[in-house]
Amino acid sequence: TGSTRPERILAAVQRKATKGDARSVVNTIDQYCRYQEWAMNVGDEKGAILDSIVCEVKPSVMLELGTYCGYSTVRIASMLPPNARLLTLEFNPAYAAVARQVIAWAGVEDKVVLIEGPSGDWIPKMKEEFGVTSFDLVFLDHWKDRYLPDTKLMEECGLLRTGSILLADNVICPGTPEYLEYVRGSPRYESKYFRSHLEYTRVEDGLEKSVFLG
Ligand SMILES: O=C(CSCCNC(=O)c1cc(-c2ccc(F)cc2)cc(O)c1O)c1ccc(O)c(O)c1
Ligand SMILES: [Mg+2]
Repeated sequence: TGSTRPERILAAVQRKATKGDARSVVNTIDQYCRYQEWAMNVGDEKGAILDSIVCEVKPSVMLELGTYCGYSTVRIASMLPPNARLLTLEFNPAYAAVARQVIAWAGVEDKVVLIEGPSGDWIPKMKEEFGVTSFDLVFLDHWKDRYLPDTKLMEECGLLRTGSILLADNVICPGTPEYLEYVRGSPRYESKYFRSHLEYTRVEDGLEKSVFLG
């Protein structure tokens, strides 16, 4: 049996990126996915928007839904201060196995807690299992039809506080219509669309930033 795409991305990182240098890992993955084979990382263009929002929010406790190969995990963790924590949730064990190694190669493992399993199961356990009070920033990048149910679940579990920010990838492509309708229509959120492109392509996509008003 041949290798999988995530395994080939990991091989490129271990071959070309400087160990312990998060930016080198990010650049290597972008290079590989732009010129060798496309993969569903948030990418360099939307990644720059993600960076600016992480920089603005300076989260102490952050949640990422959808780790995949760990590209955005490394991108975010490299911008967090030492005592900040990034919890990242991945359903697919094969993706998680690759992500652990990418995160380690980048040298950001001390800031990252990678959790394996379904978001619907883990979100209600965040407080008791990981001592989370609430999330300062949540990056939604997992199954697109889970954005809305998981947002409602985070509200119900008291994981969002006044000022918590949701940042959602792929709101145009593949698209998250029910989620967009909810955050744009709800008086409990202040939403803003950041127009961009689907990673490594000219197809329109964007990020939706929604502030929870409590
Ligand atoms: O894929 C999953 C679900 S998690 C990944 C969610 N992310 C996406 O689906 C995602 C998709 C696209 C995208 C894909 C094809 C296009 F033509 C255009 C866009 C872009 C993104 O930025 C994304 O984040 C999963 C598969 C099998 C399992 O066995 C499992 O466990 C999980
Ligand atoms: Mg995405």
